[in-house]
Amino acid sequence: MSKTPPPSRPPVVLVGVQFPTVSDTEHAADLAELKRLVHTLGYDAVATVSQRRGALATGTVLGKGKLKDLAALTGGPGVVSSGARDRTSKARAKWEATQEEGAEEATPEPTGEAPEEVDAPVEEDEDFDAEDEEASETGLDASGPRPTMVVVDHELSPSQLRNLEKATGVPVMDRTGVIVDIFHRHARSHEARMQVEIARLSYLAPRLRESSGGSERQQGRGSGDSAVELDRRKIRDRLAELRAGLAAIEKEQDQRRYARREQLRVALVGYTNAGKSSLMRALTGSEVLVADQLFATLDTTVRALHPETRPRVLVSDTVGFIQKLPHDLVASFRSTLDEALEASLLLYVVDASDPTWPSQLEVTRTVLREIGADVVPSKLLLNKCDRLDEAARDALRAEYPDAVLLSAHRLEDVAGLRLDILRFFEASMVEAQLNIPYSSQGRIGEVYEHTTVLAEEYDEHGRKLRVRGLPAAIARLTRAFPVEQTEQG
Ligand SMILES: Nc1nc2c(ncn2[C@@H]2O[C@H](COP(=O)(O)OP(=O)(O)OP(=O)(O)O)[C@@H](O)[C@H]2O)c(=O)[nH]1
Ligand SMILES: [Mg+2]
Repeated sequence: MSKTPPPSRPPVVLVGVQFPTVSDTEHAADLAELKRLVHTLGYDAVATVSQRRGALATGTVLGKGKLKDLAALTGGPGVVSSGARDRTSKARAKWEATQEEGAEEATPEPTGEAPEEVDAPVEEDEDFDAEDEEASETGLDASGPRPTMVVVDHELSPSQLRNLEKATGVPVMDRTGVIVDIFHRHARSHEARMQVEIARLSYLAPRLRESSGGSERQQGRGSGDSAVELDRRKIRDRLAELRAGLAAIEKEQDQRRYARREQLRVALVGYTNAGKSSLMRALTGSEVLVADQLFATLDTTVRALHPETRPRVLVSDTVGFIQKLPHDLVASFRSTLDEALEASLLLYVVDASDPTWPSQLEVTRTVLREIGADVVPSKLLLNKCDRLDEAARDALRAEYPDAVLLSAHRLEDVAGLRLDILRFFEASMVEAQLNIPYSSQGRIGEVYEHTTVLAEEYDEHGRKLRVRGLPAAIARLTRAFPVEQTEQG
């Protein structure tokens, strides 16, 4: 969205299609999440139009009748008049096809070919369940404010977007557009901004042409660089530039990560709003942003466990996940997730007070599995348990005996988690004896940083230290200093 929403939240109507494989509860949860997403963006969802269908209607997402219902709310014609139907060109079709394959090198230049008429049929309603009418009634409030935008809970093709805009007479956003806009708004660091711009440009490029009237909306908030107004060639150049810039930043980060490789590292991962940043704050005393909104955190922050331990334990806060996360966004945030990949311990944080947490956990696990982080040892943290009653807590304890039930807001819970983390590392540590000659005393800080010093003696040659640390650190230190003996801790 290009404009800052005024203080009174503009009213929007949500549209969701319930596929046969999706239960009523899941569908309701999906729409509730979409409502939170649009709220995070500054809008107020005042109505919902929902339809049961086998698939999205190719032309207009919804069937004829539902489309009329929707248009009645927004004040649009309710049909895509044939003269106004989506037009497309071979170049566009090719562009869209290459985008889907992710083969951007093959992106054709706009050829200027005469546009061809593509049929955008308005399908008859094909509800698979007679309850549908009932379902769609809920959420319709004729007396409320007239929605000024439609937000669809699915990723739409550019032509579906345009057809819906014509039928409803108002701008239409899809789920991906909403998430890309939130990311755009919340990105802070140079790196996150670049990642988001890549995702945004990839999302917008195929939607740029023929977006009459929608162009302002599609520029996104605060896009002062006006990159999206440029033609696709310029967008492609910009994307290449961004990717190169990002690669340079990532190289720097790789080096920084390399320097941290011997340290004890824990990463907080999980669904958006689960409480990762709250736990990060509590564990490290850092001032990371905690907010009751989706995707508050887009940058990975690394801080030492506080009070500090010897050796230090580093904790990373990471970007949250969401179901149906746009593919480009996952790809562009992959580097942030490398942090998770390199941790020795992954803390999967869930909001246990949200009944849909098991499916949220599954979303997180799926993405991490894709990047190969499923081999990293992990612990499940059932957070926000202060919002549960004792019976619910008992039930969780019984069902997930290995999980940690906690509240990021309770000091004793956080202290317990800290001990769990330390115990985990303790178990994997080994002991060694280091002999540090007086000539190398300047390097003693290195030893203290990476190990726990158990005993210390002096003789005429130097210091003899009995230390305990992670195998990698011990191996390096024993190479650096003469060793008398090592043994498993
Ligand atoms: N009651 C309760 N609220 C919590 C707890 N942990 C976090 N919250 C609240 O949940 C909201 C989200 O917390 P964050 O720590 O920002 O969540 P996050 O996982 O970092 O979210 P993203 O950065 O958006 O992915 C905030 O309003 C927190 O105050 C908890 O244990 N109990
Ligand atoms: Mg956060």
